Amino acid sequence: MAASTVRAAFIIAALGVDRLGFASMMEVHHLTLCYRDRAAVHSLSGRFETGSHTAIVGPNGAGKSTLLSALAGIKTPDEGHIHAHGKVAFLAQLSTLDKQFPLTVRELALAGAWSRCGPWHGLSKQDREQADSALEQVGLSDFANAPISNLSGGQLQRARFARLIVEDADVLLLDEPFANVDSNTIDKLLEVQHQWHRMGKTQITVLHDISQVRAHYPQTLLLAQSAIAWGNTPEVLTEPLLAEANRRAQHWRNDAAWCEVCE
Ligand SMILES: Nc1ncnc2c1ncn2[C@@H]1O[C@H](COP(=O)(O)OP(=O)(O)OP(=O)(O)O)[C@@H](O)[C@H]1O
Repeated sequence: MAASTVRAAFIIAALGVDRLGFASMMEVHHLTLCYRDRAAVHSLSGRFETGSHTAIVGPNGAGKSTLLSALAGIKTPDEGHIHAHGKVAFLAQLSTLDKQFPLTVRELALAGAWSRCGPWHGLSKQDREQADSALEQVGLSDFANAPISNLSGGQLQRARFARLIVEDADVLLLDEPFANVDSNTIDKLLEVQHQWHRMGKTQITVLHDISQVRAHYPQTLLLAQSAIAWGNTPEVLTEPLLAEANRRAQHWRNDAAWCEVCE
């Protein structure tokens, strides 16, 4: 083997392939996720390619949040499996955060560095500079020393995005990041997502606003317990496929199917 090939292999091993951007993707195989004897997600297979920017859409109860929590490693598959390559960061729905937690806005942004250094190690000057730059990027520099309890819902979401910027993961999972957020904040956070896209990060975002998805997300998974369609957004978000997702939702609302795997 040529010396240059050995050297390249050594660098790849030392840095990890994910850092080089070869494999920060997520793949699911026959994934079934249950609550008691009902499947929220049933036999889903597919792949979120490295650097893809995918929206997950579907009617209420389609299994979108359940899928995201399984991709984040919070919910265990009842059947099938998930292959995740690269460091994964998860932004849960805003309503899950306790605003009374005694943290300043800067400390919340700095929490993104804990995944690198662990909670018991000191934060470096570089971490602090990164947190300040992330707060500037989301337009929150003036609030850096304020307690998070002083923030509005939209400002808090900006601070949580600053945490994600500092975390610098390869795969980002975002559950309804724009719910109850005004249009200025949505524009700012979409800008951050576009920048992550240019950086080659893999993003998977649960959304409800179909026009937003058409405008900003190149790939879409249309979910209604299983995949109705998964691919390029214009081919997925067609009237017949959206109608099919709604038809399935009507069916499980009227007659939720018992699932053999979940039993
Ligand atoms: N903790 C839970 N216990 C029992 N059933 C649950 C639980 N969480 C979700 N479910 C059920 O699983 C199904 C999928 O829920 P999920 O929250 O994943 O859907 P969703 O597509 O994110 O919905 P929405 O658009 O309303 O947020 C629903 O039928 C829901 O009632």
